[in-house]
Amino acid sequence: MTAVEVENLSMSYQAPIRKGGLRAAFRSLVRREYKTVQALDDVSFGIAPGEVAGFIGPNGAGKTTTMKILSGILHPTAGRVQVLGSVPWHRRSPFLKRIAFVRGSQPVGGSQELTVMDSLEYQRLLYDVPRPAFRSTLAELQALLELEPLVERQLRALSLGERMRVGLAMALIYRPEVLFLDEPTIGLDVSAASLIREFVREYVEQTGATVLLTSHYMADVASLCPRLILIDHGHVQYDGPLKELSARLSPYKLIRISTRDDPSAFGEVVEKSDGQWVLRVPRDEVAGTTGRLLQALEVVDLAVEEPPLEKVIDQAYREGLR
Ligand SMILES: Nc1ncnc2c1ncn2[C@@H]1O[C@H](COP(=O)(O)OP(=O)(O)OP(=O)(O)O)[C@@H](O)[C@H]1O
Repeated sequence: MTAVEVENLSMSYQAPIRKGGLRAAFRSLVRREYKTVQALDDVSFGIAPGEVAGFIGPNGAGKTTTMKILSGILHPTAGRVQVLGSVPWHRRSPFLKRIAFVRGSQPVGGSQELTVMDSLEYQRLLYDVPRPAFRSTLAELQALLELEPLVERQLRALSLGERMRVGLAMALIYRPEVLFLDEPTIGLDVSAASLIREFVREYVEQTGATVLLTSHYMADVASLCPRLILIDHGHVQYDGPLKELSARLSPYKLIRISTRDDPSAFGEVVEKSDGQWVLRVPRDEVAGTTGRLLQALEVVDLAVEEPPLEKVIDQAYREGLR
């Protein structure tokens, strides 16, 4: 059983174009010209119930387009999609009550004059949430998202971080089983982003929800997503464990050691400060080198690390996957 099933999905947009200048502007009023933009080209993947998958790729790769299709906002040009056994773009009400699509760039829609509590009440009516369930879910969300001080405030008076917390509460008040989270931490400071991450983790643990998450912040991906789907120019470039991507792209690991001796004979020194060293060592030599280091030097502390995820992903974007 898969919660999300995507087969040979393609999507092209007709984007209006016109040359610069006044004359071209007038001409475009009479006859518009369009260019086809292939946003997705033969994309396939599946997500199991309860799985949290990171969906990453450079700007314009096709992530938001995919999420819009999966949540029923867009109709694709070709392909087959099933989310919880339904075709999303049929937009059947029972289906829409089981999923949520939250965008960090616009977390709360609707009337900005309403208070947070009124907006949550509105969601309760819209999604037909029984009052007792509403009350208990609200209590949980209030605690996890620190909503207490916000409930009487108008939506338009919320800061970016507060809007995201409220946006998540509005999307989750009906306890959806599948979450599409598009850049949930965009623009947030370090502690606000970490609160959101912690919240997503708790929600998944408590409810067993399935999550597809896009983010340009590798901290989100590294801490939440054991699995990564990497998309570029509308094609899936990689789909598998986060760890394997590092192994595939970087033939090295890092040995971080604390010693008063000089370990530079054991590997390439990439960092050095105050008795702390970081050595770059070929993956298949890590065990041997570690053993020799411990024998030859007076080592206070030693840890073997994967290269930073930012570097691995940057390399994947720039050079592609071999
Ligand atoms: N409404 C639209 N009309 C025309 N082209 C569009 C439209 N929406 C998206 N595109 C194009 O489709 C491609 C994929 O866009 P999409 O927004 O899915 O990328 P993304 O991976 O979410 O990017 P980002 O990380 O910048 O948010 C881009 O080339 C984009 O310009």
